[in-house]
Amino acid sequence: MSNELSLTSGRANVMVYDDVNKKWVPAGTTNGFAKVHIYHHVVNNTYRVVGRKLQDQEVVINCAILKGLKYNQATPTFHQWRDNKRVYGLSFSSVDDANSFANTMLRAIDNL
Ligand SMILES: CC(=O)N[C@@H](Cc1ccccc1Cl)C(=O)N1CCC[C@]12C=C[C@@H]1CC[C@@H](C(=O)N3CC[C@@H]4C=C[C@H]5CC[C@H](C(=O)O)N5C(=O)[C@H]43)N1C2=O
Repeated sequence: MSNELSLTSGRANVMVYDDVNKKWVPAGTTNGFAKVHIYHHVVNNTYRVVGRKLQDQEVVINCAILKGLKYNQATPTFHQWRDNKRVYGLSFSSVDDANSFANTMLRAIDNL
């Protein structure tokens, strides 16, 4: 990630929605908090969300932020969005982390 800048990072439990069973499941192998970044590849002007578990650095999310992404702040600490394959949910450890992440996410989307 040397050519990518971390614009923000927050602590969140990363989930994906299980459409079959209609419930949220942990994005990685186990539940638990991750450090979730928004990286900006300055040269390409692309952005992505990358999250690694605090405990063992497992990458639990690595998804592009595409033009027109609808970022839904369902609650002050639970934010979500879709891509063509799945629905992601971030359950933040604090409102401050959630706000900071959301502000950066919305700016990134605006900048695409
Ligand atoms: C039209 C659409 O896709 N709508 C999405 C939300 C959304 C809106 C706009 C842009 C993007 C998105 Cl992802 C939507 O409603 N989704 C996506 C899959 C699951 C869900 C569809 C139905 C359910 C109804 C309740 C809500 C939901 O899942 N919530 C609301 C916030 C709450 C917060 C935390 C998570 C953690 C565990 C808890 C639970 O599932 O028990 N939970 C929830 O219940 C979350 N739901 C959703 O978020």
